[in-house]
Amino acid sequence: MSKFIVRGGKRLTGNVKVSGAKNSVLPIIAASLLGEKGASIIHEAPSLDDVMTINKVLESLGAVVTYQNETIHVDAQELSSCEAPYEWVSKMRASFLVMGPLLTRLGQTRISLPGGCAIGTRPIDQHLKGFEAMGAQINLGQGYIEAKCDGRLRGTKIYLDVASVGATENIMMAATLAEGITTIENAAKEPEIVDLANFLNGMGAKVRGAGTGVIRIEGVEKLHGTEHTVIPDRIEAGTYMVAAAITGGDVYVEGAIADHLGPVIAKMEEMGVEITPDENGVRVVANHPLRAVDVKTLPYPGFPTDMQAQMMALMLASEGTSIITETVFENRFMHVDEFNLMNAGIRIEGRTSIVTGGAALVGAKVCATDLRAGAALICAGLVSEGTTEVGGTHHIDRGYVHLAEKLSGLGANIWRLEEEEDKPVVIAPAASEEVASKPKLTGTPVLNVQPTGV
Ligand SMILES: CC(=O)N[C@H]1[C@@H](OP(=O)(O)OP(=O)(O)OC[C@H]2O[C@@H](n3ccc(=O)[nH]c3=O)[C@H](O)[C@@H]2O)O[C@H](CO)[C@@H](O)[C@@H]1O
Ligand SMILES: C=C(OP(=O)(O)O)C(=O)O
Repeated sequence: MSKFIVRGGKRLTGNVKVSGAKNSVLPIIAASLLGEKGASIIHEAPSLDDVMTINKVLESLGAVVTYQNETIHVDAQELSSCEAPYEWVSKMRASFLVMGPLLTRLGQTRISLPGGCAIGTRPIDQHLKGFEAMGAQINLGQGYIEAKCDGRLRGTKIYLDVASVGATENIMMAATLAEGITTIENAAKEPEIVDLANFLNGMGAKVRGAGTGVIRIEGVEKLHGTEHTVIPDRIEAGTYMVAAAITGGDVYVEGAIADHLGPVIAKMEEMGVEITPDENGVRVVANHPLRAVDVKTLPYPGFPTDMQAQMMALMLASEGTSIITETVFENRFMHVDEFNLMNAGIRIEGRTSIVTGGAALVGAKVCATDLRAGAALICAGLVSEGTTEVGGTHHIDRGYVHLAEKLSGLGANIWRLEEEEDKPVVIAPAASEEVASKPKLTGTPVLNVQPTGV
């Protein structure tokens, strides 16, 4: 069991560099399965647990995958299996994105059902509706989905009942090798969809309209490997913007693309944060009391659900009452109970949370209920009195590269403890106390690990 330890009270300043986008690189790695000739090279692939998981999925299918210096090399010319096992899909829902590529390339696939997760039930009916409309026969049973088609999939018009990111991606990938033209209506418009379309087009696909509500894919006979650089992670960027603002800091978020962060920037500006974008990133300055705002999560270009928890942390540090309405996922307020352990006093009413700013936050032992919840609790810890311990680090590792290192590079008092299960660790004991055991430490600042009597 490992945890992040945060001591509040430091103003963040300096430069932080954003890594490649998790939500781009995962579908792009899945898409590399479509390359029947030559390998794909994917640059700016963040070293996240999710990336390692999807690489394992590809290896289990027979692809040869190497990862070095944030570059992934995928040779999928020879595939030996069409089955994505429970072992990997249960670890990460995005593994399900191999279904479209496998079905269209091999004519059959068997994938473990992804199931729900901490933020909701997360059905996959729209993915399956798309595949069926393209001529696939789908069978469900014993925790697996089997899909097959006679010959190639057939292009057709598919209207998505919800603008699902994953369904848009899965269907788009399946359509690249289908016979004829596929049109996806009410498609998701996220920047990650555009990044995937660019990757597919680099492989020889014919995808048009990505980033709009209607995507048109003309199927081709074969695709080949390509070289691609993943876009910067807008959610990681937004998280550092919140971390800067909550501490009244002055931080340059290098690599942040302001165009991808429209609603986050708009809401933070409404709160009184000064945001200055340039061609290489975004500068965030917050040196006066912040104002309350109301936020409703929506599909892109609306306010991202993946920034909801971090925004809630920022609202806690503002003056007045803010309201957050979560419309994308049915159960994405699990972090509220954890915030309340820090004296936040947030109330939930159905799909709305009422956040009264200005409460004096106090450090506590809390747990990341999902990866954004974890990041948000750390942001709150940055301005809490005393020490906050954030457990559930496996969630945070899914989506943040070197979080403690990046924040401590900005001056935050944060580090990570890797704790062996049978050896308890005493956090910040009184000066006279002995540390119960020596934990393995990673991250900086190591100096803070000394008993300080805080
Ligand atoms: C790896 C990745 O890119 N993950 C992102 C992706 O997840 P993901 O692709 O899973 O999210 P979706 O856009 O599919 O889900 C949005 C909503 O649609 C519903 N739905 C989805 C599919 C379906 O077949 N039927 C259905 O009803 C979901 O339950 C949810 O309520 O987009 C989410 C919404 O921006 C983000 O929070 C995730 O970080
Ligand atoms: C919910 C998220 O991711 P995933 O869809 O991979 O669970 C997220 O990135 O916040």
